[in-house]
Amino acid sequence: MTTSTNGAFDRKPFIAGNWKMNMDHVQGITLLQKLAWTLSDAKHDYSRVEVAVFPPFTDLRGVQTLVQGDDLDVAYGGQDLSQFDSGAYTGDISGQFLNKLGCKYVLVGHSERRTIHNESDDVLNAKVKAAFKHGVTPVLCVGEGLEIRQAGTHVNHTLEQLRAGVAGLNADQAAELVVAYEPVWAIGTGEVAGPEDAQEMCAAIRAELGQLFGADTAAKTRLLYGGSVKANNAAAILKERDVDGLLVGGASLDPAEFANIVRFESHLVTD
Ligand SMILES: O=C(CO)COP(=O)(O)O
Repeated sequence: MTTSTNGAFDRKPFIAGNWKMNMDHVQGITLLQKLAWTLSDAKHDYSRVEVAVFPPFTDLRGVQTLVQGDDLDVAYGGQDLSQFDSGAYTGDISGQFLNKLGCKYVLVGHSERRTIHNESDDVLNAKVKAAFKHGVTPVLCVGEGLEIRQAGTHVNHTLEQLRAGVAGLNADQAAELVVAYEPVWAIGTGEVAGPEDAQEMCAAIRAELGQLFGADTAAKTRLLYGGSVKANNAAAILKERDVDGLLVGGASLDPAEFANIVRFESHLVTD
């Protein structure tokens, strides 16, 4: 059964854990095993709420082996990809390699990539296209820093990032795309955006996608919120009409906490 947090659309709730540069490949396997056991003990129904993890590249082969060997219903993906297919790009990872490892998703334009690695909107647009080209669904991350939030221009700023990221996509791609709104001031700070802030931005993103690709397409695109999500604030954010899931950083490193976030969402569905 496909469910929705809001009942209005056919969007399957999506809870994703971004491990960032944490967990070597041995630790990563243990974390994923514990998560799978916890969700299995809780009788989590993966057909109601999709679960994905974004481990470091070096963990992906181990994650693939565990997911296949134990027949886990957990999706996984890379935290970045190259805009190029192959060649002399030392240190970069092709979308083709991610596809070959069974990655369903890839993060594109996480704020830590935008700020620490200076990734431009043009590069990120090329990465979004590279992901689609290689059969991996991009999770395009957008969001404003504190100064922009305080200046009150956060919606315009975030929509500019969105427009640049999705330029040149077709409607099918826009429907498959996942967009994560992650206000930079709320990442790893303990400052969580209020549910109404998450809703304000997700509604604006959906409206913009509607302008660009048509309302029917925009009604299919899943929009996530990320930034200091914990089990005790997840449910309130997920109640919002345009928020279809969560991109969780720190709390995804604790299997019990992350499982609770996944289960909070599934309680909401049956409210
Ligand atoms: O950046 C994030 C997820 O991609 C959010 O991180 P935190 O949940 O640790 O704030």
